[in-house]
Amino acid sequence: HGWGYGPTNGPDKWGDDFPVANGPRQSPINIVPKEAQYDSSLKALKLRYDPSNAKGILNNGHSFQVDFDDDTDSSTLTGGPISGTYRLRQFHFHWGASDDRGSEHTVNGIKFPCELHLVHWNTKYPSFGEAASQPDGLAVVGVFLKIGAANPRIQKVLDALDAIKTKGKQTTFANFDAKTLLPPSLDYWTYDGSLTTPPLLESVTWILLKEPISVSPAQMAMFRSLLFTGEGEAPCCMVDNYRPPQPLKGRQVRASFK
Ligand SMILES: C[C@@H](NC(=O)c1ccc(Cl)c(S(N)(=O)=O)c1)c1ccccc1O
Ligand SMILES: [Zn+2]
Repeated sequence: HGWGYGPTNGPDKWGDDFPVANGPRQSPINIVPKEAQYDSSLKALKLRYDPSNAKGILNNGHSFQVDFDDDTDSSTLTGGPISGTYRLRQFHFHWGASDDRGSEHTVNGIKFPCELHLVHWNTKYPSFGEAASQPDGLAVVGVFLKIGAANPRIQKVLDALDAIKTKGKQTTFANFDAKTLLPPSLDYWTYDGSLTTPPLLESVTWILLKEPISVSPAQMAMFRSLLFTGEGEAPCCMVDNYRPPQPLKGRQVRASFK
């Protein structure tokens, strides 16, 4: 049986099939702001997203993702800690069974109820798949969600979840501006890491925004209405689909802000 987040196939077992799980630049990590080094050479993030690139929304059995047309440079990430142009491929979330957990990265050991990942790939490589195996192949913008007022910006995404309740289901998802999911401040922490899901490839430049966005308890309940399982299988709620923080192994976390 494949990897997952349960007691028999969860993060502690991933190293059996993916030995890089114990590698030198694994993600997520715990961010300790006082130990992050301010780097004045870090540029401002530049995110230019074209809403018309949004294509569909898919329950992949581990999370759900909104996929974008990445055949041209119309939705890109530039600036920040990266050089060159990275194209937006998809965004997805990780969340908990309750509001006290769910994020993958933590800040001073604090877990947020949810974490958004906007996945981009370096256009110096011919494809996402090729980029995913290169040390500078991917760049993920991570955004923490904290419990507060209902967030109208994510509601369109949540309203689509009824159509993709079970593993493998997908539906069209057009005309969505992913920029609306970002907080007002683009201050960030950055470090070199990996995919937080198998195959755990060490190809990600992580860019974690310091400012969270809000989500309401009712909206969190909508995330938890999804199923890990396919239609006709014994239903298993899609919750706690997060990998816990991994050893820093000497890596430096830099801050774009004082
Ligand atoms: C769960 C899903 N993972 C991704 O697609 C994924 C891809 C790139 C990144 Cl950088 C991340 S992450 N979490 O580090 O931002 C997650 C997945 C993995 C393998 C097979 C099927 C499948 O659906
Ligand atoms: Zn992720």
